Amino acid sequence: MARDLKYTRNIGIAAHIDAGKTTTTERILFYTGVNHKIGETHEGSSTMDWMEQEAERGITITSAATTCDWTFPKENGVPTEDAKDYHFNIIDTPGHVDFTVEVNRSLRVLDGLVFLFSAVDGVEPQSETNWRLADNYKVPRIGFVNKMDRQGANFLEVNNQVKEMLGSNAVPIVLPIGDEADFKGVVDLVKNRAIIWHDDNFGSTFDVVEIPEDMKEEVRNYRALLIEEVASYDENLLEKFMEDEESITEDEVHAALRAAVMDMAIIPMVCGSSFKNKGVQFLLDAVCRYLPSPLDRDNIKGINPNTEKEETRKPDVNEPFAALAFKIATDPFVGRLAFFRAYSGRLDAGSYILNNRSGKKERISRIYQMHANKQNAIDFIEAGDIGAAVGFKDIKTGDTMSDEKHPIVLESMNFPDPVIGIAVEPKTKADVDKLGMALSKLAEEDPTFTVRTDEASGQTIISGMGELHLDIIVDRLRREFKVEVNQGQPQVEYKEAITKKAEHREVYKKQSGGRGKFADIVFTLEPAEEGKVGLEFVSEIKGGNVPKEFIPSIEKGFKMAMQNGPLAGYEVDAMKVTLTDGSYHDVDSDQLSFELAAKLGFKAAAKAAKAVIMEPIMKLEVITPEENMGDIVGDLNRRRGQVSDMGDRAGAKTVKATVPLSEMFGYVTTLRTLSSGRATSTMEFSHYAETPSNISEEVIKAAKGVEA
Ligand SMILES: Nc1nc2c(ncn2[C@@H]2O[C@H](COP(=O)(O)OP(=O)(O)OP(=O)(O)O)[C@@H](O)[C@H]2O)c(=O)[nH]1
Repeated sequence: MARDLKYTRNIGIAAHIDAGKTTTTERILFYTGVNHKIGETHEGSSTMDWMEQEAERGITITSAATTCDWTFPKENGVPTEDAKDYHFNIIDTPGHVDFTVEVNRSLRVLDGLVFLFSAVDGVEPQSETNWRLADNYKVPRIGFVNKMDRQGANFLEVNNQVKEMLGSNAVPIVLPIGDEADFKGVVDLVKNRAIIWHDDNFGSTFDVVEIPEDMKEEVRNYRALLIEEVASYDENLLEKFMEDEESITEDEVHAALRAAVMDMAIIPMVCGSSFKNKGVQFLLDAVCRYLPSPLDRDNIKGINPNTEKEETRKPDVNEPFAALAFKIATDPFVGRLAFFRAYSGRLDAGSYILNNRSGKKERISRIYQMHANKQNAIDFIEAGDIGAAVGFKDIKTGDTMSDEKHPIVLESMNFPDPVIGIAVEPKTKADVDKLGMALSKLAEEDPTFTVRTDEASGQTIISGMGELHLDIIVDRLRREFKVEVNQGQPQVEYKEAITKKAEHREVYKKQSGGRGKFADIVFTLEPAEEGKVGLEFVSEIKGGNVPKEFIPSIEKGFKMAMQNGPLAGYEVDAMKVTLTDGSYHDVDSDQLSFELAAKLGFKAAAKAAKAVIMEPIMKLEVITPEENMGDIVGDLNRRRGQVSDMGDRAGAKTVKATVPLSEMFGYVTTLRTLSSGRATSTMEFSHYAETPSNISEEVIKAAKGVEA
């Protein structure tokens, strides 16, 4: 029987590094009965952090999708008569900036988000980044303020930070009972009662008690605030609120709050301590209550590749099957897995899907639902659910899998380009092939990781989002693929760009006995329109001056030329070419001649079109004691940094700046020295910008193998 989608929740858990995502997920798996014991994270027994490196480094690298069930609602811990089993798919997303892309792709397929904050550290840089990503994807969320047991924990302060720093309407729906080490439970502001978790048995049981006397006034105020916020969202409730506040029922508050959450008008804030087993069950109830089911989200849109018209799919098993692959991973037991979100229809194990990118049919031999590092084979999967497919030949992140008779291409995901590269070579010659194979497998899994061969040096360059990202790749080469490599110094991945419009005529002619070569093209080369990527190619050829069959070759020539910029061989991301005129020779002209004319023409025209070198600019945030602030800002100025904001955070100072990546190697060490180890920093990619001329000269010289 089809599962009632009303009771499905596809949720992610996002946060800054170390806020406690892994611990919280572990507790969720414990309370929902997937795990029977609690394994302390980072001591090797954690269920979610199953990759060896993750356990060792104590960070979560890959997002594993996990399935569990939660019975809701319960009264005093006992399911009520109308209780239902809610089906949860949880994606554990990493907090480190180098892996923002993981968060990105999870957000694309999820319906709701639990956003974790540390009660001590509040809104941290990566919480900001992830919050904005969630805003972009319009993902409704609940805030969970974790680590309430720690010294300095302050729920209401974090609530204020979410309001002020993240510009969101955070509204507490609980208040904590007891401070720091004495944190015992919460007051439920909707039900107007207190919950105290027991210390034994991992907090599985609890008491529902009267609101403590000394909190009554505070509870009254915050409950009034909650009701007011909810009423101001819902007009009907507002009327009731004006007439008689007390007449508003619990169900009415829940219903209006649910609607407000879905609309992102309110972020309900709850708190707890995952580590001390408090507050997690309440969080699960809140997920059922307020976060959307697949039915609450808009129908998914896509393009029918045959008609090129837009089509939509409803989250309904009776619609044709459509799913988006959002992650490719290698599982030590079942092999290569493609995680996908089914948006419509149903897929049976052993049946075929159409991959609309390759245009090929793929047999999905098995379908799994993942329980952290264990897999459960299932016979079929239906609309609204998340699963992992096995047995495919060619599925990549972002591919749409659809019913072969009803093809559709769902909007794919955009990923940032890698900004940092290192040269790698196998330690032994025998490993050359193995390395090539391993790298292409890794690149398939991770769209922000690329592999290329440097034309000038013949070296293999691997590129990614940061030094940690590449470190992990090298580590995986060694562990999973048993290839040892020597690696070079990290280098910045520059780009090249065209800044002016230029016109050019390129005549390519070769006469060498027999049949010669001839192609003649006239074109304008100019910067692409804002926001466009790739080559925009327009042909204005009239009267067959250049025969039709040669036009695609010209386009291909320009496209290929973009991969090797005119100045230093770095890629050109975007440009526009308009082919205005040309001529051909009956005998000597062929496709290759025109392709070459385009390539050569591009190199020649790029000078007049003022090609420049572009460098990645990073967004940096430093948290520092006040006394080191002057030194840190001075150092950033020397690194061509531009300070955009200085502020306060939890008794320390913050400095936000943009700085070219090329100036940031070894920064962590400098920062440590400048602040005697007290300042911390986070950095992530922001955008590409033109380099100053002295720097581009160095980059060009270095690319040509001349000592800069
Ligand atoms: N005191 C206290 N410590 C906690 C709590 N929750 C998590 N921790 C600790 O905080 C540290 C980080 O927790 P994790 O669950 O690994 O955090 P994470 O957000 O998954 O971290 P990444 O995967 O690295 O992004 C661990 O040492 C946990 O034991 C809590 O509620 N109270």
